[in-house]
Order: sequence, then structure tokens, then C-alpha cells
Amino acid sequence: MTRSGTHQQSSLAERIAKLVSQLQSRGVIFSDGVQAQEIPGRGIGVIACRMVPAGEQIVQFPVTSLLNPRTAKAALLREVSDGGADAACSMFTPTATPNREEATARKRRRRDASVKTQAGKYASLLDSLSSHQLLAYYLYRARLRRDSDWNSFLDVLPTLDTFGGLPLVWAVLDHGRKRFLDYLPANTYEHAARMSKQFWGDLSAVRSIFANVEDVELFIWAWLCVNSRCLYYYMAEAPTSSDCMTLAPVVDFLNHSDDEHCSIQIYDGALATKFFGLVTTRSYDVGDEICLSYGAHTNSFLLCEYGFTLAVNKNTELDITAELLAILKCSRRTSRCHSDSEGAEIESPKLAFLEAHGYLGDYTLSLDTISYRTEVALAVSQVREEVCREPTGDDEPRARTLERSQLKAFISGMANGSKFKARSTATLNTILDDVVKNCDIMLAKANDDVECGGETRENIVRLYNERKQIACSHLRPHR
Ligand SMILES: C[S@@+](CC[C@H](N)C(=O)[O-])C[C@H]1O[C@@H](n2cnc3c(N)ncnc32)[C@H](O)[C@@H]1O
Repeated sequence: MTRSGTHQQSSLAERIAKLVSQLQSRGVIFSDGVQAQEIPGRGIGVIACRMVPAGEQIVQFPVTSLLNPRTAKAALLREVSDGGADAACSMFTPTATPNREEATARKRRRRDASVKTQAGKYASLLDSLSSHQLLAYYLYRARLRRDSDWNSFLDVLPTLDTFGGLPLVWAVLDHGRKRFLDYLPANTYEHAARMSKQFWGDLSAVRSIFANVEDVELFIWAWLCVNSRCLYYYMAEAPTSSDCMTLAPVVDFLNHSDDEHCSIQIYDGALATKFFGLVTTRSYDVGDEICLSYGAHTNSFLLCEYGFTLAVNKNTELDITAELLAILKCSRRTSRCHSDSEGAEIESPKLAFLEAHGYLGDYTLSLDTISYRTEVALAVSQVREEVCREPTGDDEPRARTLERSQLKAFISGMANGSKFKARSTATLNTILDDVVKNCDIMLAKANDDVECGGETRENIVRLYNERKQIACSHLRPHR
């Protein structure tokens, strides 16, 4: 199997050369100082093949040659208008066709003219999809049909196997790997669960519009290619910023580094053409890899979204949201957590209070800092429940009113929170002690599991080692 999943005769270098030359014929300009090649352990990457100074533009794309919702939508609508009613019927599900009665009378109405008059309705069907959904469908369809303008791009995309390290793939496809999810720290597990929900939601949205989207493996491949390779690209018609995405073949060969190495620029050229350019922000020697920062991401995020972790990550943090929420959910400091007959947590006034003040969730520590959100949650964890409820009458004890105003003063930054410090430290120590113990247990389990080998084990071990390191760095001073 090649990177795109089909049997190919040509080498990777030949396929990259073919893609580059096809893009050049579409007006894309590449600097002669860079080349894409396989890099052990990182797939394809971009290497400097001469000294490349800071400020050199290494790629320039006319924006019309990018593959994004705008260009994909135009291509799909062109197919419908060129192929007539047959093309529309083969592409869209009968229930999604612009008009259900029309669908039942479709045979009678198979005329190009009728499709053309429906073009606006097909366009609004496509507009009902998010950018991620539309692009994933576009790649899915292109891979199935092998007759698109993007064949040479498809030939250099990674295989589904390449995504085997992603928790989402374990969850959706299993192949004996679903149980590895239990090795993940709670926040990574939850991230994977959110992605899983989004994936199934996207597949069902795409299926509600397009016919024949049966192959889940092919769809997850397409969905992950979009997820891991798209760049931010502003389009006025995009409903949200997360819909501002584009694929830029070859630019998407740039691997991630948590140092900023290149910048993306959008600018106007001659004849009202808009360009998308990639410019270096430092100089490179021959053989250096040119990288891009995908963002200030933790290893937990990188593993879930891209399937790798960094040996040294500047953005490392310890997420204790699950641990702190478990404490906050307990209705009283001294009592055990209540649950109703279904086992669901009884609504907690503390959680409601945190939510009302914008501090519910996302409790983290870095090596040398405790986030303010975490400090606030620790303070809330130690007050009585009644303090978190707004008083209903004038007969509230003064001590409670005072404690609430001290808490609010801390949350709003009007007080330094010294009143809460000692108990916050004690609660945090208890949490961190448990974190360290749990890390040791999970590290032993992952190391003993002979099937959880290679990069999967390496990534899991890395996540727990960094959790442990951060936990210990905060435990030490208070012991
Ligand atoms: C935008 S693509 C980069 C090009 C990719 N290497 C390829 O072969 O096509 C993102 C993917 O590259 C890999 N990757 C990127 N940065 C990496 C890094 N620093 N270490 C390991 N793998 C990395 C991951 O598989 C990620 O999902």
C-alpha cells in the first residue's frame, strides 16, 4: 500500500516530483532552496537544500489553486452542472435532493436545464456542511473515483496506517487497539472522546447529503487528512473561524516544531490575483528541516489531533480537571459524593458557581505555574456549598456573606486569595500525590503490555512522565 492506500509503481520521490510539477502548471512557485523528502519517524518533511535566509518566500500559491471549501464546492457544483441530473443523482442522497417531490419525479426530469435551475439549491446543501465535513467528503470521493484533478496530491497523502497512533483511530476502528484508550490520562481520553463524537457527527452529516458514503475506513482517512493537514485561511463566507481552513499541497509537508519557523502570508498580486505564501522566519543551513508551528500545543493535544508527541515540549502541562471536578462535585467538603438513582451526579452548586463565573474546567499546571483557573477552583473547593448559592432572603448569616464576597474578590482579581492559600495547597498536594501514584500504576501497565508497543507505548509513557514531572515539581516545596 502506498501513502494514499493504492498500489503504486512509482517511488515517493517521483510522486512528489509529479505533484510539484502539476502545481507549477497551476501557477504555484517553489523556491529552489527547499525540497520535500522522507524523514525517519516523521513521514515527509521539507529540507533546505542550500542556505536559506530568513525572510525567503519558499512557496507561493495563487489562492485559486488551493484545495479548500470554496474550490471544492465550485468543483462539485461544476460536476453537477456538467454531468446533468445523472451526476446530481449519483452525488446526492435522494432525501437530500433539493426537493423531495422532485426526487420522486426525477426520472421524468432528467434534463440538464432542470439541474441548472436547481444549482442554487445544491449550493445551499453544500453550504450546510462544515468546512471539515465538505473537505473530508471531497477527499473521500476523489480517492474512490481516482478521476479528480488532485490525483497527484492523493498519491502523496499518508495511508490510514500512518494514523494508527491516534486514539480516535483506536476508538473508531479498534483492530484490537480500543483497549489502549484506557491507558490514556483522563484529559487525553476525553479529548479522544470529543473527537470521536465529532467524527461520527461529521460522517452522519455527510451521509445525510451525499450518496454512497459507506466506507468508514476511507472516511476516517479523509477526515484525518483534513484534520492534520489544513491551515488557517480566512474566507469571508466561512460561518466560523474553524471553517476557515485550506489544504495547500506541499506546504502540508511541513512538520511541526514548537518554535515558530515559518509564517503564512496572504497578499494581492498583479491582475487582482490573491496569493498564499510561506516565508521563513529564520535562516537554515543545508540539510536543516524547515518546520511550521501548528500552535502552542501540549503533547496530549498533538497525540489526539496528529498522532505524535514531542520528546521536549515547551507547552507541556498537567491537566487536573478530572481530579478537581471530582472533588468539586462532592456536595459537602466532609461528605462523600452523592449520586442519584441513575448514578448521575447531583447538580453541584460549586460547579454552577464556577460556570457562572466562567471558571468551569480547564485546570492545569505547568512546570512552574499553577493556572489562575486552577487557583480559583481550589478556592471554591474549600468553601461550603451555601457560599456558592446566591442568598434567597435577608437572613443569611454574616459569615457566609463575608466568605462569598472574599471568594468573589479573589475571582475578580480584587484580592490575592491568601485566605484560601493554605487549604488550596493541601488539596492540591492530595491531588498531586494521587497523580504521581496513578502515573506509576499506568506506566507499569503500559510497559507490561506487550501488544502496546512502539510509538504507542512511547507516546503514552511520555504523557505520564511529563504529568509526573510537573506533579513532583509542585509537590516538593509543600512537603
Ligand atoms: C501536516 S502533516 C506533515 C507532513 C507529514 N509528515 C507527511 O508525511 O505528509 C502532519 C503529520 O506529520 C507528522 N508530524 C508532524 N510533525 C511531526 C513531528 N514533529 N514529529 C513527528 N511527526 C510529525 C504527523 O504524522 C502529523 O500528523
